[in-house]
Amino acid sequence: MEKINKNVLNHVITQRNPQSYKGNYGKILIIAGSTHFGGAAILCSSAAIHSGAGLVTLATTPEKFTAVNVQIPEAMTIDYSQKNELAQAIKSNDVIAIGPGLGTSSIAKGVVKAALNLTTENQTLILDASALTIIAEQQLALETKANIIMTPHQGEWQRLSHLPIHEQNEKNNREQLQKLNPNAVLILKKHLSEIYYQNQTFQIQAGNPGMATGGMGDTLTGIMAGFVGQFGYSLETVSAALLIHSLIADKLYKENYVVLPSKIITKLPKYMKKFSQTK
Ligand SMILES: NC(=O)C1=CN([C@@H]2O[C@H](COP(=O)(O)OP(=O)(O)OC[C@H]3O[C@@H](n4cnc5c(N)ncnc54)[C@H](O)[C@@H]3O)[C@@H](O)[C@H]2O)[C@@H](O)CC1
Ligand SMILES: Nc1ncnc2c1ncn2[C@@H]1O[C@H](COP(=O)(O)OP(=O)(O)O)[C@@H](O)[C@H]1O
Ligand SMILES: [Mg+2]
Repeated sequence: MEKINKNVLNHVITQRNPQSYKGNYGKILIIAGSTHFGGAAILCSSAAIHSGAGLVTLATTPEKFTAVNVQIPEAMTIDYSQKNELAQAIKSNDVIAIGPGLGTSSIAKGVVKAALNLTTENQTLILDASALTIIAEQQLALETKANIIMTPHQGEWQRLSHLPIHEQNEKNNREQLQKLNPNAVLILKKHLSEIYYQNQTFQIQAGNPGMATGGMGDTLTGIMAGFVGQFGYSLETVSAALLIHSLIADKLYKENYVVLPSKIITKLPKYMKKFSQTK
């Protein structure tokens, strides 16, 4: 298993072209949140914006619009129960991240099916949290032509792969990923998270137990969406997003007993600036 080197951050995070505008940094659709999990949608969208995404639209339940607008005025909102509007948004964004706080209602199930059915080859679909639970429970095939990135924690990976946690080793994980979709990227979130892609496996050397708090994975999903939207879909981009999340967390953990996801989010622009300048 290859270790992910910090140099990937200098490589991926480039300085911005003076002539560029928001259209150059990715159109991101985040499909997230529900009555009891509004925070997950806010953290995910906020992470995408703080990691530099050009335009972020959050598809959620309208009961959360006010909270979202107050907390993150940079994000646009649409109602995910409006099928036509959602379909249009899925087709017109570069990166679609679905799942944080979505829940498993019948609306959520329909929304996950729409994302799988309507995405195409020039897009990236990031599947997290409730989207993975729905895919596992409904046995949905991952048949989209979009690039797929899955970000399960070990419990979600167990649902998807049917591997109990003690059997989640490199060989078994690789085999199960091949069955789900041989071209998908799997980010298995745990202590020292791992990336699986075809016959390659990578591991980060960062992260800490201060990160064991609700919303931490929702935040990673937003960073992943922001990075892919700006720097393009590649294993390097995925590695950089995974690593920066844990590196900032490690820095915070030096002086804090617990690391709040919202604290990581506010530190993103500063860290990205630093890595963009050191080549
Ligand atoms: N502020 C918010 O709105 C929050 C919303 N959340 C949302 O709540 C929904 C349910 O997600 P949860 O992950 O809480 O619950 P899940 O029920 O999906 O997963 C938790 C289950 O997985 C098991 N498990 C095994 N290994 C684990 C690991 N390494 N990490 C976590 N669980 C592990 C647990 O024992 C438990 O049985 C998701 O949509 C999620 O995005 C959570 O992210 C918490 C914060
Ligand atoms: N002990 C730990 N060591 C390293 N990383 C951890 C630890 N506990 C949690 N994390 C990280 O925190 C995140 C938790 O994700 P997840 O369980 O999806 O959170 P949530 O769904 O509540 O947002 C993952 O990136 C995971 O790797
Ligand atoms: Mg999660």
